[in-house]
Amino acid sequence: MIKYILKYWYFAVLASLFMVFEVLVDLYQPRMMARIVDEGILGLGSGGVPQQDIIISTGIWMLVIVLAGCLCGILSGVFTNLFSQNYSNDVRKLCFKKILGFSFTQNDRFSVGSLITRTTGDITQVQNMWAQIIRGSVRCGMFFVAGSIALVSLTSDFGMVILVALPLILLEVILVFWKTGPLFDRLQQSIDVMNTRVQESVKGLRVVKAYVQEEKESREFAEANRRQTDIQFRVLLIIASMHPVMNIILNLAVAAVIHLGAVRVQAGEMAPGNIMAAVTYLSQILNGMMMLVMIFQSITRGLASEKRIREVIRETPAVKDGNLVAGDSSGRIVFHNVRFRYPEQQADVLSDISLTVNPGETLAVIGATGSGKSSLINLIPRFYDATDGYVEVDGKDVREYTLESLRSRVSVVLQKSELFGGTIRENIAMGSPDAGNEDIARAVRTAQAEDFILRQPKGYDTPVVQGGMSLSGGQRQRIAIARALVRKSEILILDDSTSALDFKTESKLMDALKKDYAGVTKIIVALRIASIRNADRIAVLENGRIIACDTHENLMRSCPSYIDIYTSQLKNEEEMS
Ligand SMILES: Nc1ncnc2c1ncn2[C@@H]1O[C@H](COP(=O)(O)OP(=O)(O)OP(=O)(O)O)[C@@H](O)[C@H]1O
Repeated sequence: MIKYILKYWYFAVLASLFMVFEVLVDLYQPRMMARIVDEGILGLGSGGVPQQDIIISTGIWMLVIVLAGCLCGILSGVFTNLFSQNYSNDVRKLCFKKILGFSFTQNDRFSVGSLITRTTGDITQVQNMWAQIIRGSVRCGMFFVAGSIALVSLTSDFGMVILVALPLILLEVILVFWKTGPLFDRLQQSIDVMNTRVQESVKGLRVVKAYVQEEKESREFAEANRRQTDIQFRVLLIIASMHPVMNIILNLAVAAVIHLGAVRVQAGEMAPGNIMAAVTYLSQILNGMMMLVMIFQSITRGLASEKRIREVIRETPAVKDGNLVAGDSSGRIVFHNVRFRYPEQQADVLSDISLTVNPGETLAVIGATGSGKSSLINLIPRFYDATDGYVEVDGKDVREYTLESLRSRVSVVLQKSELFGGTIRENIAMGSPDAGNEDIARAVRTAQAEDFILRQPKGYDTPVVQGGMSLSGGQRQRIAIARALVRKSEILILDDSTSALDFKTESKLMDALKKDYAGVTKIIVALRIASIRNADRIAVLENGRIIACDTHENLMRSCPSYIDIYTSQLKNEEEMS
């Protein structure tokens, strides 16, 4: 992140420089006010005769200087924003890129809500921190140093007032810093929880309504909201309690300055206007100190957020890229004695998997839910890596390939078809930007999607709204299958992705796949035997192990578990009909 700070250093320097000018103007004003009072109004130095011309000329000069100060302030603000906005834009892009590069394991570890807070709210906090550091620290430091010098230059007695007031203020600043620091960490975490709740409820709104869970969701949101508000309230309370104490110190200091100044004026050692100047300087110094509290508050909150952003940025990919670019591929897949366990889980979900899928073969994978079918196919495009053993594609360990070249050879249709904003055509061509209309139409025909796409109001150019909520589950699945087919990969994996299709459409799709994509190696995960009985071979998975792998006919002769599945499904179908 330092890299991005250094990248825009010149904006920070310009912002600080203009801030220096602005503060110099603020510091110069009391001198001019003192001159107006002493020479202009009281006529000191001209026998007590008020000097109108001094009042007017100094007043005009003051106006010019104040306007120049305003301009400097505006420019300082502009450059501060340029610095902090550019910095946060870069960090946000970096963060988002990192998240896109996360493996499934990393995605599982960070919650979606937390990743949203980190790429939005946390980055804004860091942006505010830098804006405060650039503007606030210059302003605060200069008010303190230059203000103290100016004050002491009036009379050294005023130095004593600073010496007493300052430690008291610093003590309070440290106290606030110490008390609020840990709260900010908790505050960001509570925002994570709230974002997760909103995200889950909004995404699952249909389920919430279908199960009349609005009450419960509202309650849970209210609870998350209350926790966040509580922490925020405590932070604000600590900061608010600081202000009266600061004001008391400030007022006592002003009273001391007036008293000491009056003694000097009575002794004829100081002009009365200087008391006014001293009070202004003192206010500036002490206001600078108050500003220090705000800066510390921003820094504390910003550092807590920065830590959370760094956790994302420093995350090294759990699935490391190889360096072999896959050349011509035959689509041969071999599992070599593979064992797999999800990170931080106690038990293996796959064991002793040894399996070869030949080029152009259609292998079906069947088994009870939770038997490990998705886990098995996830190892081929390296959504996860095998815990032991290895998976080979075209004679090479998948870990040797670059992820990009491996995944361009393996097209996966996941269990849940995710569609994105854009048109149907854009969704289908998502992974194949060079695909022409004919390529898309061919994939769509095989996926049995042509009829319903052409029936849409704008055909292929119909917008997909809200992740395809205006389409049926089966329509979404077929668009997702067409999206995979149009990539023309050598390996195609369908992970239970025809479950929403009626039997007739599914059969047509399987036949078209066999005919139109004969050379492609196909792995089809299914729950229904009827969907895959024509596959070249069927692997039967039971508790993470392949207990048999053969044709439907042979399995019906030799595999009791397969026969059980078949019989139970047949019975169900008979009961349904
Ligand atoms: N991301 C994950 N983290 C931890 N455990 C997981 C994860 N995904 C799946 N599992 C566990 O691994 C086991 C196998 O799950 P998997 O999804 O591979 O089964 P499946 O046969 O595809 O099931 P289904 O037919 O219901 O889709 C299950 O016990 C599941 O709880």
